[in-house]
Amino acid sequence: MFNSIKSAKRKVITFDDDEENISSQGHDTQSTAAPAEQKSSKATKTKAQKESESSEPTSTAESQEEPTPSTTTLTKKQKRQQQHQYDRPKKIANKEPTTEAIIAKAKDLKKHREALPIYTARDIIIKEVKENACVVIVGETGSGKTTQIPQYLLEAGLAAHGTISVTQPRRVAAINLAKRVAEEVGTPIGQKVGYSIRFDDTSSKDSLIKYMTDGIMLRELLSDRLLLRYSVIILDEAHERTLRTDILFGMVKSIQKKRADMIQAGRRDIQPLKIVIMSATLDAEKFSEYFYNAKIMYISGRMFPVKILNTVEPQSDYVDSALVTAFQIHQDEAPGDILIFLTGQEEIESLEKLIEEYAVDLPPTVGKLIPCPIFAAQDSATQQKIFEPAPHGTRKVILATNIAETSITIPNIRYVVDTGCHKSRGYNAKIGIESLLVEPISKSSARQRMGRAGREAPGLCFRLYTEDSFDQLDEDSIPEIKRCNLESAILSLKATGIEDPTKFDFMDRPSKSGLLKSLEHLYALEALDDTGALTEIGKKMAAFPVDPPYAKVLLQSEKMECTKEAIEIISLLSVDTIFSAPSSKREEANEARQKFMSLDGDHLTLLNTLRAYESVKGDRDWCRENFINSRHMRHVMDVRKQLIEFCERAGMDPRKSCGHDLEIVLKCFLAGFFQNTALLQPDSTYKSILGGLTVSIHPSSTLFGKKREAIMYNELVFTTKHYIRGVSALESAWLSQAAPKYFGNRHA
Ligand SMILES: Nc1ncnc2c1ncn2[C@@H]1O[C@H](COP(=O)(O)OP(=O)(O)OP(=O)(O)O)[C@@H](O)[C@H]1O
Repeated sequence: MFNSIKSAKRKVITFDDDEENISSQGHDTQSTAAPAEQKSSKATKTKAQKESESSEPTSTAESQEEPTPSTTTLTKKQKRQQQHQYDRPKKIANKEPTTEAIIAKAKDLKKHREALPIYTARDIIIKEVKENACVVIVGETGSGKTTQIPQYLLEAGLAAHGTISVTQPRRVAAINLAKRVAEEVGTPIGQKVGYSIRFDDTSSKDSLIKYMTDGIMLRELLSDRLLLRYSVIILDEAHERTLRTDILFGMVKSIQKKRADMIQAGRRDIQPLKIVIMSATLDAEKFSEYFYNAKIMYISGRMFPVKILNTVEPQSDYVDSALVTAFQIHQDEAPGDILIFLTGQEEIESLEKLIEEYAVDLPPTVGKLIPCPIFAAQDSATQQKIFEPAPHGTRKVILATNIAETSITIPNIRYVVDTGCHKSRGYNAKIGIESLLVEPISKSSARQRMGRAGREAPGLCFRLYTEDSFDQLDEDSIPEIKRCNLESAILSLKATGIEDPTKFDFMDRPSKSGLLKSLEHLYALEALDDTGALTEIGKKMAAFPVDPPYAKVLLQSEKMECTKEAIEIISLLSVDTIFSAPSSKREEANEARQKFMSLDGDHLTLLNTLRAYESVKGDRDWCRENFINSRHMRHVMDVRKQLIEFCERAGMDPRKSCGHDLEIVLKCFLAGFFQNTALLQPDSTYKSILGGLTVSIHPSSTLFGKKREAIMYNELVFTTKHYIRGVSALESAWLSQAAPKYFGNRHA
């Protein structure tokens, strides 16, 4: 089948073409495939994965946006042409549409709106929301919940006393839903319909519908404890059960009660708050019970059917299988773009390179296949690229993590390739270690992924696992609150007046040990006092849009007079890596990096790189020559700008610099990261001070293979072993100075 594809990849994947396997109306009761075999996929890595975990010094994220020569046979010119062709539609898309064009588009979309399955339930939805304080709405993916319900409520006058807010777990969804709904409403984005995500707020005081991330809503709670600017809060994708959404459940529930009590007590200036919970899973009873036995409404049907195809055999290497399937689709199937779900940035970037490599050998009669990556570490502007149309005669293949799994409609996607895996974050509260493991997805995720193929036309979903495997998947994944670090959440709760987070009305209670561990760490960071009350430092920390240890570093930097450097390093750490290291050029990339290398480790190496980048004014050629990812650097500069503004608002001087005395910067970071420290052992390994774990410096670190008496790190993640990233050298004497409370009763 793949005559034109290199012989090593001449392989065909057989899918189970079961006609009955079409999911369209009502819920997906199919017995589709599941990755039981992919439980073992932790052990079966692709070549690219193995390479990235090899002990050679390499960056963890090998992203490269410029036409960096690689192992492919594409010439630089060909790559540039690809890049150019792909960039072209953006200019068109960026043109501001005229008012007439906006109105005409809204008229056009009206027909589409009325054809959505949810339209027949419009009146009853309005009636139920008007009559009830809380409503749970369950609808199949694509039925129209997220785009239509806010508009129905707006049309019914429910925005008369406040904005209708719709929370989303992901910023890419918040942006694109707002854009779409603004089009349907017929006003430019930022007027009637806006969005608000961290570092980007297009909403205005006139916005009647506002899409926002759940994190932004939590932040708004700090300044508006009763969320008085909102009349309706729609918590979307409730089934995802992210940590923030779970916290919001409890917060909005108590706010609704407080507002009702105030009204009862005669406060005529207060309006009631309506809560709508939207979920794509049938298991809505739990939400209903939690929200005082709220009414559940089921909306059946979706726009278009999606046919599910499972592999007949388990696949041992899903990246390889995804590659083959993408080319099978490209050669055999009708036009339409492809969306492949993978587990993370490295996997995405290695598949991107493979697709580019093999696409060169496609016969001239077959159009180009253009890979287009999307993952969380990208900045929003880069993420938006997946929504741009592919040039005529070509096919786009989007390589995504589960960031593209829910809520979004990517135009022209007809084919979904589901590897059945994702990276799942776990947290061991006892020792305070996070883990990031490739694991099988849940059935509910598999359905969401499939749903991306049937948004604009009938689609096909290729599951790279067997039907039996699907049957063995869990129905839903475990709520994040039960498996992640709770510090940020607890700080938010405390800052919004919840004095005892252990008594908070959680829908699913986190483990007691997890809660206590977080409280203990916040106390060590001086965010809480001996009685567990929020300190002044804690209040300030909660207002920063970064995790508590970073917020502590920023506050400490004021005392140590190195705020400029602290802001810069935190911005640099906000992307996965600023370095690019294509596998074919690893040696050259490492050599280039030596120029910026600080013997003290990664923090100061990053700072040196930023200084050099600024000295050439971010020149792209310089970035390419020095294997710096200029796209990520631009994002770093953007975050820096935002952090400067935050510091100014907090009354700090963001320009305060320690000059050449950079040791002070490391001491400053230690004030936030004293728990992330390890000491060199006689056998040359490092043992973490917290938990006594043997930890390994990640190959991407400048201190990889080096011995220092004590080290500090930003991240400790268990993948194949306990890896630490963002590592710098310390003197052990600094430890007790950095956190006397913490090290007082421990041996440092
Ligand atoms: N940005 C967009 N471009 C084109 N069509 C869109 C866009 N957003 C939504 N649609 C259309 O509207 C339909 C309903 O989308 P909506 O997001 O409201 O569904 P949903 O029920 O909330 O799905 P999900 O559970 O996946 O979020 C889609 O199937 C698609 O046809």
